[in-house]
Amino acid sequence: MAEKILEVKHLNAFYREGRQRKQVLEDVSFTLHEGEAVGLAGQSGSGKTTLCKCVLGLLKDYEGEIVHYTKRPQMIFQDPFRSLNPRKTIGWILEEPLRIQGGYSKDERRRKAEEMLKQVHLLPEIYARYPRELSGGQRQRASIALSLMTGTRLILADEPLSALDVTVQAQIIELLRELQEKEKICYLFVSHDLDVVSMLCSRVLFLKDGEVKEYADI
Ligand SMILES: Nc1ncnc2c1ncn2[C@@H]1O[C@H](COP(=O)(O)OP(=O)(O)OP(=O)(O)O)[C@@H](O)[C@H]1O
Repeated sequence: MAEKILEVKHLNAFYREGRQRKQVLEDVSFTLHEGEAVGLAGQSGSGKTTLCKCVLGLLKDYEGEIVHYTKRPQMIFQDPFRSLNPRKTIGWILEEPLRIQGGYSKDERRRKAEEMLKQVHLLPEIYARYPRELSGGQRQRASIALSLMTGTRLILADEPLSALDVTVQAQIIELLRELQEKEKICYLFVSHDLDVVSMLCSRVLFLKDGEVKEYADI
């Protein structure tokens, strides 16, 4: 039996609206195992982002249980600029989680950053470049490298391909699959595009009005 990575049990999530507490997720349960990718689908407003926020620990007002079996999950976004500080080089950005974590020498941080660049198939010279000096696809690769720096095996992805053209999309999917196979990385993958979901994910969780409508193999 594959190792568990994430367990979400009977999750109810709430936002505050004025004096009211508005429920936006109701009794959501699922389990993610090592190397598994689950698509998160559903209409706009169905609760996909809210579910991600709960899993990331950004939304605290919830009931139920979220159990992590790996390091804190990381998120990649549609717009990689959101996670890449425009004033810093890619090398500096990649090393930042290790600086925060502490316990790494300068050389160790650099080595780890270079290793991650290699893992996402970016050339070593990207280390010294600024985010604006990268193409859209290269930026998404850099943000994937950043999400892997802490050693987590769970990545949450919110429409990570929708800003890229079709050829680059295919290359990024290929990279995500490679990381899934080689490094046993798991994904919770939010996308409106079921074709994209089916290329990466073995199952899809359909949300409707905050409830799981279907959790099915694809
Ligand atoms: N900060 C907030 N405060 C109050 N209500 C919110 C907040 N964020 C989201 N909501 C509401 O929660 C519900 C779920 O929103 P959520 O963003 O999770 O949906 P989604 O499925 O991710 O939508 P989309 O596909 O458009 O990104 C919606 O009714 C939304 O209006």
